[in-house]
Amino acid sequence: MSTYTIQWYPGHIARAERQLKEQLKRVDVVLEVLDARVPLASHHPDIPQWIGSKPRVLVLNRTDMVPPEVLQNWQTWFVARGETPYLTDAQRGRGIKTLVKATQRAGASVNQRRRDRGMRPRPVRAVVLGFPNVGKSALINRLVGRKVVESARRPGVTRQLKWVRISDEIELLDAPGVIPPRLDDRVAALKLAICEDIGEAAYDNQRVSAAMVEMLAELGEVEVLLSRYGYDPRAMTGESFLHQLARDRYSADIERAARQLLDDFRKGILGPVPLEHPPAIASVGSTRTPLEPASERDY
Ligand SMILES: Nc1nc2c(ncn2[C@@H]2O[C@H](COP(=O)(O)OP(=O)(O)OP(=O)(O)O)[C@@H](O)[C@H]2O)c(=O)[nH]1
Repeated sequence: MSTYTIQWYPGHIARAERQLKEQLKRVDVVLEVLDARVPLASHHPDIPQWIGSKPRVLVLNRTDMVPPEVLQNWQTWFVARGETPYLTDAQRGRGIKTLVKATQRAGASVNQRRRDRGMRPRPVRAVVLGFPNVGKSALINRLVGRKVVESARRPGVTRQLKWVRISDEIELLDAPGVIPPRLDDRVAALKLAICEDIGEAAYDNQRVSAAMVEMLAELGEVEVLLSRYGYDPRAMTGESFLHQLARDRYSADIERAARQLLDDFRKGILGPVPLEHPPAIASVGSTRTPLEPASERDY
């Protein structure tokens, strides 16, 4: 595979993270948002520890960017591991009502405990957590039914914690994207860079796009590249694919070709293309945490 380096900048996120952890004490329910194209790579490994025993609602967003049969496989995989993922497309507003109900259900125990102690019920407090750019703010706007927080194509738009009341029953906390202080898994880092779910990371577009071509070829997504660009990625390295594209369409401007390749994937122009598939169901029932991959070969 082409070589690439992804430089991690968790510094400014660390500050936001401290505030977030403070707010988490006030929260009843956690909505963890994953990118449906990379559900394993976009799971933050520290979230289970941060939330402890609080109920977690698992959201697979960007479902429009993955074929339905792959989503179905993910659903089966999560359910077999004792989790129910809620499938959403925050851009088009799909799956939102079901998610609201799931959040209310998850928070119902809070008010039950309050009633038991003779206290008045209060809105369930939920936080929306996940990597940068997975669609947390878009999801909140959908849940509220109007634009209450900033949502944009670039990562790192949400900088501050913001509480939003979505009904008399639910209050939501919009949090900046969180990324782990280290990401040792290079393949996961690459996938996050390709999907732009990585925040203010620095990486070389040319290397990342070349690696993407090779990753798509390995995943059997040859047709999407062949039909859009006219070259068979199995017949060349990612780098020669990129150079060929630059020569044929971008006056040999390799950087432009690289950006275009990444943009085509990120905007969904290549069609619904997943970068991960569920690990073999054989691993179900193991003692690993629900989202811990069995090994790098799983995806
Ligand atoms: N195709 C598609 N695009 C989406 C979906 N959800 C969000 N987006 C788009 O993805 C981009 C990022 O969405 P945001 O809601 O700003 O993401 P975020 O997780 O809040 O990002 P940070 O503020 O960086 O943490 C925006 O351009 C959204 O319109 C989805 O389900 N499908």
